[in-house]
Amino acid sequence: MSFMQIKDLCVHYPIRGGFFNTVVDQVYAVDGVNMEFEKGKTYGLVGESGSGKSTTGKAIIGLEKITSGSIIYEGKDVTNQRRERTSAYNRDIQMIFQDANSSLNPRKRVKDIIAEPIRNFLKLSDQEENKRINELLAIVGMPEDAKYKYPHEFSGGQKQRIGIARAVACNPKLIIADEPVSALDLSVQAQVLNFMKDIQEEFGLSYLFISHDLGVVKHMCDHISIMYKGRFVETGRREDIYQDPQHIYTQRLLSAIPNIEPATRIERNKERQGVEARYQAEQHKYYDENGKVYALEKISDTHLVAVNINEKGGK
Ligand SMILES: Nc1ncnc2c1ncn2[C@@H]1O[C@H](COP(=O)(O)OP(=O)(O)OP(=O)(O)O)[C@@H](O)[C@H]1O
Repeated sequence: MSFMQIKDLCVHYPIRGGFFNTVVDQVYAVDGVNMEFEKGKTYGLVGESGSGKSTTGKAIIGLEKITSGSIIYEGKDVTNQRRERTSAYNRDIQMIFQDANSSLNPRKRVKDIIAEPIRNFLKLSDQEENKRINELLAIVGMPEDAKYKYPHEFSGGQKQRIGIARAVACNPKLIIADEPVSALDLSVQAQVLNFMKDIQEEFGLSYLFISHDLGVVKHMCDHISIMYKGRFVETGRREDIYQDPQHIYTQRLLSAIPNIEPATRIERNKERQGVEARYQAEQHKYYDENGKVYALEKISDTHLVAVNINEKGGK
């Protein structure tokens, strides 16, 4: 059962020109998109740059104006409530961004960044707020004293964790994750992805996972839509999309996943915490049977070692 439905969503931008600056054309950034979100599941949105993925995410959360269409949340039409600061919709639907640098206010301490939604929606006492901030830092695997620091004192992966702590502060139902790891180094990407999966399991979260990286999407998503020029050209379960893509554009995207020479075997390397696991020849990552991601390091022409980067906080 889905708790939220997106119906015929359109976001069109007028193009103005001529002497009188009149509307001469439209950019059909999102053009008739339908989606349903289920508890604890991840919906992947994939497509090339400019296909309309970010605009879709921003329209859902209220950062872009919707031209037409509706958003139904828990049975109610909330299309016009998206911008109301204190609405339940605003509390329950959160977003994390690709660039943690620009989404975290550099002049605020971490405790004030994380406390932002808490102050908007929960109205806790100072003591309760402090306790909640400590809890959230523990959830994202950061030490308590991080709360007194500023964003520039952290690495990219840590900043993304702070963004996630802010997003989960008020127990959201859905997190829109717009390319959440594409600005990070490979090993840090895997840490953040694993961590996102962990908190999904723990809190029954749903994600709208926006990415151009089919390797990552395959690992993260249950249901996938392929977007091209504002429209979904194909939608389906992950298995179907990857095993039997129907649309020529999906086939093209899948064939563009780089092929890395398969290793004959993956070495066990205790010192570097290497593990044997099923190798997936894509994106220099692989996934073990439990769906954890590892970074792959080539140590010779025929051997790869999988470095365990699953521990919260880093290697
Ligand atoms: N404010 C705007 N005014 C006019 N056109 C816009 C505006 N914002 C986005 N667009 C256009 O809408 C289309 C979809 O852009 P969008 O950023 O959603 O794509 P995307 O798939 O997320 O790409 P990327 O992966 O590069 O972020 C693009 O053609 C873009 O140029």
